Amino acid sequence: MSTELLLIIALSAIVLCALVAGFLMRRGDELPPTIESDLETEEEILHPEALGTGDEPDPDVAPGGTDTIERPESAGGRLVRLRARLARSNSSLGKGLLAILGRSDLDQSAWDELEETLLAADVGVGPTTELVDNLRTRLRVEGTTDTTRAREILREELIGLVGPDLDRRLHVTGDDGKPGVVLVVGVNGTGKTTTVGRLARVLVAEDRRVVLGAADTFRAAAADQLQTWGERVGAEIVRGPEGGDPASVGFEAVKAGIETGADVVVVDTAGRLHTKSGLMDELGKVKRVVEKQAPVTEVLLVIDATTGQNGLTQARVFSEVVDVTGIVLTKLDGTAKGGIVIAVQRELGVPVKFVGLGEGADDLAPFDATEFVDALLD
Ligand SMILES: Nc1nc2c(ncn2[C@@H]2O[C@H](COP(=O)(O)OP(=O)(O)OP(=O)(O)O)[C@@H](O)[C@H]2O)c(=O)[nH]1
Repeated sequence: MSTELLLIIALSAIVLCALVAGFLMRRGDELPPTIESDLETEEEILHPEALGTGDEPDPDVAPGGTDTIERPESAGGRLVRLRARLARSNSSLGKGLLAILGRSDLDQSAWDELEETLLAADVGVGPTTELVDNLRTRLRVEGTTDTTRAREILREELIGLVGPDLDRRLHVTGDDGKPGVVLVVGVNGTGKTTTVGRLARVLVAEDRRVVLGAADTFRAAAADQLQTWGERVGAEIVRGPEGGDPASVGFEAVKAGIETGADVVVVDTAGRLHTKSGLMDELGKVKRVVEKQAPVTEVLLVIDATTGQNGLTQARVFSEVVDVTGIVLTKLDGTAKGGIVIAVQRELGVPVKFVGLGEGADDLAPFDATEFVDALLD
């Protein structure tokens, strides 16, 4: 190959390279400027979506406010935590029963004493007779004088009376994608509003979205009280004017629950009525009107455990008015008469689903027959 030809090829290659370089430089000018990444760690680079847009609400900040939303204690551990408290207030019952059964001679007077102890603890006449008869028969048949065995039999019989197989689940699942609706009824002062607030905490702890309806319109403070409970756990609250129609507040609360895609709507109702017919009319109306939006899945009756026979009378009246599906027994920490659990279930044929064991925000525990009896006999 001649030198001229080699020179021509070399010059052509240089010109070509210059052209390509120039073209690329112009393309570079047209490219958008490099986006500078804020992502620094490997985790951020691999999963940038985990960082969000920065516009999401802070989960720890209450909607529309700066208050911190609390993360309530999970329902599971509550009764265990509260067991000691229950045992403290009811230890005299358990100790009394065990002391009698521990005697070497279980004569008639011992059985009478056992019966009196049970009656004094509000167990009720029917269940007391049943328990004493069963204990007598089993101890005689087994011919045992062993106190450990007597304790075991007492434990089994008590658990049987409390009902380990009753369905104590809270029915909060609505149909057709609608929220579950829980009506909370009971005489004022029993701890109704407190129960609604604490129930919201239990539900939120289970990752449910909750709307609260303040249908106790008799007292503005009751709605304020409920609002505070709601704000603490991030539950929306629907309230009406003081003295307004409770049924309309219930209706609006369930409507809001449907519109916002809530899982559960809990409605606090008023119990401050002096006549049975007035109560009947109002509660019946609340339920009817609420059900225009969605079926009521649970009606919880709140009873103050310290009121004994009075509480049972209230239970009877309320169950005539609305179809009670579960009982909440409050202030069980303040009475040695834990037997009311058995009596009220017998009276209404409805299970105790929750117990209140103090004034604290997480002092409402799901009720469990075995835990309860073990706490009594601790
Ligand atoms: N010791 C104890 N106190 C409780 C319990 N539950 C509620 N209380 C207290 O009982 C009082 C009455 O509770 P509320 O929730 O206001 O009662 P209510 O039935 O809604 O009555 P109104 O607020 O008048 O509508 C409050 O001081 C509560 O703290 C409980 O389980 N144990």
